[in-house]
Amino acid sequence: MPSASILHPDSFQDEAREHLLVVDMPPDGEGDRGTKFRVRDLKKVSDAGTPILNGINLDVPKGVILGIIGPSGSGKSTVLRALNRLWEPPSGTVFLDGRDICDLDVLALRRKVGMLFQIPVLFEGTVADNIRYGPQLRGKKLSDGEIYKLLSLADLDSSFLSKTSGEMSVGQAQRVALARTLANEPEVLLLDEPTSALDPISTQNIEDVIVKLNKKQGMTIVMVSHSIKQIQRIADVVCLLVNGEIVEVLEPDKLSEAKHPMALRFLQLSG
Ligand SMILES: Nc1ncnc2c1ncn2[C@@H]1O[C@H](COP(=O)(O)OP(=O)(O)OP(=O)(O)O)[C@@H](O)[C@H]1O
Repeated sequence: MPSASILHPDSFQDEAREHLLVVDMPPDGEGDRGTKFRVRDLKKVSDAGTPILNGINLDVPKGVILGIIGPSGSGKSTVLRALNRLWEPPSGTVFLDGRDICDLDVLALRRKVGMLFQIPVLFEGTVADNIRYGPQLRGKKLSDGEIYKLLSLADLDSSFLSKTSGEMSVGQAQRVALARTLANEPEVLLLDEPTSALDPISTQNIEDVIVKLNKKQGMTIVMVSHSIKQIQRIADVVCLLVNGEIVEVLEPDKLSEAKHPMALRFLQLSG
């Protein structure tokens, strides 16, 4: 059976514990899928000297949906943003497919590792302009057919092509932002609470798209969410972050087995 591991912080120093922290993934029939991201000893301290990340060690297996949950201010977005160099750690390393991401061209990295934020930000112009933008930067002109396909991947129909951002709801704009990210043919999607500003129907649309990209294209997805129910609906593995540390790594249906007191309190209050 294929297995994949997500490392607990201490296991970097104490390899002997590693076997305790292996999370068996559902069989996919393709053997060991390998590791997409390897994060080692990631630390961050605020200007005032307060620890923000306290030595994050994490392996993200290829082709999984990893959920990151935890109390506000625990460092979830900071971890996510380190994965495509929206900030660069003074201490620690992030490897993508075995390569230190600081050795990669930053634009090439961000094409491979697309990111979606809580509030969609669209460029001026039409939906088509937005979707064409990324490929154009690398000299590729998308055909109308390719744009339709991207729109349909993001669950939008062709009537959106000529719309501008002012003409769309937040949910529709988020799907356009997703189509624009997909135009870069990313291997990984980083999602920072992508549905927190959306109504339940738009949320479900986005969730469906995320699951489809993962199941049909094998895309690796790392998603921060405040909604435990959402994480349970779509993630394969869940990391619980408290005060800049990963305190639990669990399968979604085993979250109630969390032992860390703060994690337990967070889970209980989140219902
Ligand atoms: N640019 C920054 N300068 C200083 N402190 C920062 C900066 N960005 C974030 N922080 C601090 O780092 C900590 C972690 O922030 P982060 O946004 O990663 O948390 P989070 O878990 O994503 O929170 P939330 O769930 O509220 O979005 C917080 O205490 C925050 O105040």
